[in-house]
Amino acid sequence: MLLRGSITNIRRFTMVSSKSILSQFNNKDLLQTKSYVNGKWEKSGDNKTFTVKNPALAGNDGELIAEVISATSEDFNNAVTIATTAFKDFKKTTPRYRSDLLRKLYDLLIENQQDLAKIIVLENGKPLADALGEVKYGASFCQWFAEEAPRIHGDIIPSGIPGSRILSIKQPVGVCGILTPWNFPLAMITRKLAAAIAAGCTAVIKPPPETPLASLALAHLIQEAGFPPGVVNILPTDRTPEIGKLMCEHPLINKISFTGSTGVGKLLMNQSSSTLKKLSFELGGNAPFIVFADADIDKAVEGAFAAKFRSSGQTCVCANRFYIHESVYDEFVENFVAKVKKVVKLGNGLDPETTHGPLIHGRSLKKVQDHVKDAVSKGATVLTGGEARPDIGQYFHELTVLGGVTQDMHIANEETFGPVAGLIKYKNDDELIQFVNDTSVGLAGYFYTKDISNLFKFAEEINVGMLGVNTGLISEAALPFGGIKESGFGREGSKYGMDEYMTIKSVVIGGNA
Ligand SMILES: NC(=O)c1ccc[n+]([C@@H]2O[C@H](COP(=O)([O-])OP(=O)(O)OC[C@H]3O[C@@H](n4cnc5c(N)ncnc54)[C@H](O)[C@@H]3O)[C@@H](O)[C@H]2O)c1
Ligand SMILES: O=CCCC(=O)O
Repeated sequence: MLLRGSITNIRRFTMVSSKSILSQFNNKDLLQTKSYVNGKWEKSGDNKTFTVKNPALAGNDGELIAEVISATSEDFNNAVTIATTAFKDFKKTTPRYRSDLLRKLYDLLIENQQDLAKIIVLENGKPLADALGEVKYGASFCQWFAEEAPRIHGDIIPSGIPGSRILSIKQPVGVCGILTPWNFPLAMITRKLAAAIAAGCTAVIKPPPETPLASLALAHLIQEAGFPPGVVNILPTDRTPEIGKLMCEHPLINKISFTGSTGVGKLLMNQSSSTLKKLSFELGGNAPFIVFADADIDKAVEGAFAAKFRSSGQTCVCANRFYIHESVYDEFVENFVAKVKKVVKLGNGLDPETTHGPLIHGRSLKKVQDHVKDAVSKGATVLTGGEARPDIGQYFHELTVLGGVTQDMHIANEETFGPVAGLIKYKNDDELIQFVNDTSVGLAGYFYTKDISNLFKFAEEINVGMLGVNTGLISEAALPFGGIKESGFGREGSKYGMDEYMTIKSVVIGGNA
């Protein structure tokens, strides 16, 4: 049944998780269940809905969070037409105007951070502190691109033709199709959208079916911030493959930005070939984490914990395989396992004591279990964890450390996207580089060393888009975020992020002799 009034929505939203959550919301208008199109809330063309569930409560009473409309192909076609019309005026707005819109949105995100974080906890499962971190991270892209918008500069280029000058100007690419994943329900949208808006583009956004509520809360704040109708359109749907194809093939969409798996990225790239769209894809990784013989082991342990277990291992930059020099292997293992045993409390993200939440769905849990099983069958040892925790909830898995991992195990070759650290002992630099680069993807990597000569040698040798040296946390708005190889292309955030949403036009002016 389609829910119509916002009051009904709020009751529905909270009734099923816990009554106390309702009383904690300061801004109940954040709870929306319809599409945001042309500045208005719209139902689905065929009245269908889908349910959003709390992964921490999977299979229990109270797992249902909300019933959200499922936008149809016709709804998306309509939104694209609206975004195309809105683009005609929006592309002519001044960068300062767009900067002010983004600044206002930043302020509203920060003002509403507590409520937004609770929405993220409910639909994604991450602990409240992580969700608060995500809201600030997401808001920081609005702040960053508010600052970048007024600095879009072209060039005047000397020409080889006498009397000519070349002028290059940067222009917004047009209507952007934005497809985002569930692991950062808010920040993966703002990282793309804020750059698009700063450039003068309009957008049609398909949030993931697992976590549409944060995106609809964002839509409400976009409305509050005074964005012109039609500039940002956000449509929840569970018809993912159908809508993904529609967006990639749509002749009025000029750009697709996607974050998700490499497999889906390849499909979307194929689908986009018929219209040769501008693309930026941020896909899967298989991040190595290296501990050199001279590393500060205490700091490496802290960094490894952060790089591996943030969001229970469900970020694209999470460390996936650990290479530890044989001379420090035992010391690192002892300290790392002790740290995991000491700090972890699995549970519902709204419980202040919870340090780690569930996996997002059964498929993710199964992949984690398969990787553990495969590694153990090939000789790895479970040093801590190793088991699913159905006693806590259907999708919970212990933070797990495996010792004696080797290159032939699945965990060394494919992204687990879950809370398992596989530790590999290496002997020398040549072997290390061969292991580290023996993968089809290249998103992030990490290493710990005190030797400055290691820094340049390995920063240049390791085939990834982003490296953390003596740190396990790299993400921020200033970082050019993106990968190489099958981890995708394009950079988000940073001074380069807006280039993904602009084209360069060259104007040759003759008669200047
Ligand atoms: N890079 C990232 O931040 C990121 C985020 C989520 C998942 N992943 C990867 O995905 C794997 C599993 O997660 P998943 O099962 O949700 O991944 P997935 O690739 O199936 O989905 C990722 C996102 O793509 C969307 N999607 C899926 N099929 C699509 C299609 N045909 N057209 C358009 N969009 C489509 C999904 O709604 C989701 O939001 C993980 O192991 C990880 O490798 C990566
Ligand atoms: O998972 C993808 C994004 C992770 C991050 O921005 O740190």
